[in-house]
Amino acid sequence: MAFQIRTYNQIAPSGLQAFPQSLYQVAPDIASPDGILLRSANLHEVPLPETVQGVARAGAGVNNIPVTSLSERGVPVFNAPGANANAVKELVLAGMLLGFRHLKQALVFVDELDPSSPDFERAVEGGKKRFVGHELPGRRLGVVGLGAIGGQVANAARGLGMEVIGFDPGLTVEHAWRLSSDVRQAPNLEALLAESDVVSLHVPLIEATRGLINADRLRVMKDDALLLNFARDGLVDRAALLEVLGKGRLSVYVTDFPHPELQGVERVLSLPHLGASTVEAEANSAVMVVNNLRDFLENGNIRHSVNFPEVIMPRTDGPRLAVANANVPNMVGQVGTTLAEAGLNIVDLLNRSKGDLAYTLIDVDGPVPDRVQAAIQAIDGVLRVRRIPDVGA
Ligand SMILES: NC(=O)c1ccc[n+]([C@@H]2O[C@H](COP(=O)([O-])OP(=O)(O)OC[C@H]3O[C@@H](n4cnc5c(N)ncnc54)[C@H](O)[C@@H]3O)[C@@H](O)[C@H]2O)c1
Ligand SMILES: O=C(O)[C@H](O)COP(=O)(O)O
Repeated sequence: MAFQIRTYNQIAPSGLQAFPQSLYQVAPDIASPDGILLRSANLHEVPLPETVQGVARAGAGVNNIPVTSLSERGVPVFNAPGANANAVKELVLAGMLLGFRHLKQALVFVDELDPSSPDFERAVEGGKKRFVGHELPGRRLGVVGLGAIGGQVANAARGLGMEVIGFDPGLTVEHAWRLSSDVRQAPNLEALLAESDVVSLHVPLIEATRGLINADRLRVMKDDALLLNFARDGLVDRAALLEVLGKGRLSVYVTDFPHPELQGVERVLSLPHLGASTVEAEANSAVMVVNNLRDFLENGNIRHSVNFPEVIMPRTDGPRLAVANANVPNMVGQVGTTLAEAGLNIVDLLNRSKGDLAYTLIDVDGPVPDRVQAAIQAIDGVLRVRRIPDVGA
């Protein structure tokens, strides 16, 4: 068996089937895996063996993965950008409607009606006046983070007649192209919060965004605003949120991240992290990361990694070396010299960097002996060297 993959969480069958059985052993109990495939399992406390070459997240968020320590080991972390965005967008729309049309309270009201009562119909018609809601057209939605999900939410809301403003200082050109030209840019987060009837969060949870919606920012929001959090629990300062809700402000907080402190709190609607839980999104995410993990393990190519640059080089016939190293001068030079001293000729080479990391694919004209791999590994700044088998080997 060439490659071993350890899985965490339930991965869509179509993703698992993309591993050819002749080349891969895939199971949750593999002790020394080459690759890890997971969804939301928390890897921060899990010791990851040195055998791990790549970690693949069948989804978007990677806050459950120790990306920094894996980077230091030269291990790429892959995710599936955009693969579950439609699923989350649909649930966000449902969240808005839950809030504006008081659907939870209305459903509970009907559930609690006495089916044997002769007044059943009268009770229905009499009770409904408690649930008079609002429509979406004309309401202003503020989208925080206009990436794969936020962009789709913004466009869908425009389609439903809402006014949309957005805030994303790191908006990519690709995502900007996909955004409706009607989406107005907020000058800063505070302005977006102050102006919006609905605020929807779509940013990753990183140190800079932890507690992004804090007491000061909750204070500038409209008293009857809806706050939707389908991104991550830690984005909202819970103590500040509870205080604001306790004072009767915010008409509803809809979250995909239940927490004991939010249970039973009035005007909090919690869903069990359902954003990406559709058959379609689970399949899209799993197939995307499995294909990319395979291309990495079998060819060294890196596509959609959160910590490594995109490095894709067509295979030549011979062996390939993949070198992960610190992004400092003269790394490629030293690797090239080591190969030349061993009498190996470089057939093709591609080097790219991202932040502190660089990655180089080198096709050579003959097998790389153990001692040459060890010599490259010993170069100061080299994090990991892999010998990729010949095509068809
Ligand atoms: N509920 C779910 O099941 C579910 C599903 C998928 C993703 N998510 C969460 O949603 C997040 C976003 O997913 P995505 O696919 O849209 O990711 P993405 O990377 O496509 O978009 C994130 C956007 O947030 C922007 N951003 C970062 N920091 C910001 C800040 N301080 N203010 C404003 N914008 C900021 C980035 O520039 C980027 O454009 C994920 O990281 C994940 O935590 C949740
Ligand atoms: O970041 C994501 O993609 C979502 O939170 C989905 O998580 P899940 O794969 O555990 O449903």
